[in-house]
Amino acid sequence: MSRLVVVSNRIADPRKTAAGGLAVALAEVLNNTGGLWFGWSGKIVDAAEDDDVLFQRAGPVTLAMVDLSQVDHDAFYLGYSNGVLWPVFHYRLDLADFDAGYIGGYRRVNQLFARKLLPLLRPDDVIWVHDYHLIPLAAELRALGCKQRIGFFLHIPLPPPLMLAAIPGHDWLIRALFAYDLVGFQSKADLHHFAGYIEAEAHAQPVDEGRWRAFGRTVQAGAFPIGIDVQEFTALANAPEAVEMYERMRREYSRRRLLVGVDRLDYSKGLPQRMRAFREFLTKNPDLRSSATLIQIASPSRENVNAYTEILHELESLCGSINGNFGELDWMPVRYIHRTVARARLPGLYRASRVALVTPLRDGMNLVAKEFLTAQNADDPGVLVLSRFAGAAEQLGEALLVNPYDTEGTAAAILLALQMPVEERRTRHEALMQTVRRYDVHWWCDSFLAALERTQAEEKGTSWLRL
Ligand SMILES: O=P(O)(O)OC[C@H]1O[C@H](O[C@H]2O[C@H](CO)[C@@H](O)[C@H](O)[C@H]2O)[C@H](O)[C@@H](O)[C@@H]1O
Ligand SMILES: O=c1ccn([C@@H]2O[C@H](COP(=O)(O)OP(=O)(O)O)[C@@H](O)[C@H]2O)c(=O)[nH]1
Repeated sequence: MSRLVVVSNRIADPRKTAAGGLAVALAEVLNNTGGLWFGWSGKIVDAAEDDDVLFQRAGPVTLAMVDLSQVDHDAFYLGYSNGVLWPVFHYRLDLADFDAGYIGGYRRVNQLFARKLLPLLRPDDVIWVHDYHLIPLAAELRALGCKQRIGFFLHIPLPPPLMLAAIPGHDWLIRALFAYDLVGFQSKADLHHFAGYIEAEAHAQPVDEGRWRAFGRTVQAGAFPIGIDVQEFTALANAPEAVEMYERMRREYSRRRLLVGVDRLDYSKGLPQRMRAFREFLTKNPDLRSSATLIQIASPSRENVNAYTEILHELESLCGSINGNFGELDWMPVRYIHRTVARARLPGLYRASRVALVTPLRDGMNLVAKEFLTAQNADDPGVLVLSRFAGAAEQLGEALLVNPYDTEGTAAAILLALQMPVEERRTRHEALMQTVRRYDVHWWCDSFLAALERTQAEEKGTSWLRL
């Protein structure tokens, strides 16, 4: 059997829990399949001379990690990945920092990854590269003679073609995707944008279902919505830590209904818009005020990128003003927690909550939505209020779908969710759980790898795609 080699910027010990959907999902996949997980160690070193690969055994998985120099980290991770690609791919051209010259660092780190990974590869390995940090990795590997099958999965949205075309060098970036055998997206909408872009900008010719030819190469593309490990999460929900958390929350909030939000503190997650909608709900429903509390966990993320500092201040100020204006001596409407909460404690919090607010302005998928549903008591489940702009909305149509930019509409959905009768909550929850169970993380991994296996082998060792 082929060995699975997973490559991503962020890696984590799969035996421990991590914040951030990519690391959570890949840890679950690799715990099952075993294999090699190659990525950034998370360490920044003074200079690039110390670029040995560090190995660590983690159960069935071998972690292979490289350090990054400060200069490379700043240009590759903070700069090009999170200062250019992240905002544009989340439809935020206004936040992109195009002119800062980060591209050199992005290419350098992709070349470094290719150089360090190549000697570790076996001839029948299957390589699975993840996310926007590593779009040119296959082209760099091919340039060094790598002939193995390589798949790519984009965890974040792909914007409409004309938005993508605003990136200087967008043609270079998308051309690099043609060095992969299979390119996977979270949703049909993302796949549609990819097809639109390559047909309009690269004059790609459709070959057959999900296959296009351009740059003298054929690429297969598809939608593979990521899921969670339902069994693992159910076990986590029944473990002592989660049960204790559930009981503590129920005791603490016995007279109130809880609403919960769990997000990285990212402008894509729509946190200020969510707070405004909650404020609108409090304004419009004075009789319900002291019976609802919103617990918002906002785990720190990418704090050295300017746009993230700004969102932090905006959110703190909104939470402060809501509590100041509406709070009572014995009730605060918002509990804002700017820390990462251990994943093992989240199921208890989810289960104790009547409503989850998952209202990103854009999101590749959003695993919190699926975790919330899985943690519910099926006899008395909570209600998911979900942004129609999360990848998850394509699958989870029985949630209360909202437009997060529409403050009044979202406030009305909060009211509906808090007052929804138990029969309707059960019906919706059952339908939603069927999807969550069916399209779990194992389905995601198996269907992607099976599609990669089916791709037709082409000659890949040539210099046809030297970037
Ligand atoms: O690694 P970080 O910079 O700390 O960021 C954490 C991860 O954020 C993004 O996650 C995405 O992947 C999830 C799983 O597919 C998906 O549900 C979510 O919608 C995405 O935002 C990012 O894509 C990852 O690379 C980061 O590791
Ligand atoms: O304080 C926190 C915040 C988030 N998470 C986990 O991080 C992941 C977030 O993934 P999601 O797809 O929702 O969003 P991302 O952060 O990847 O954009 C989920 O598994 C959460 O349970 C966590 O363990 N602790």
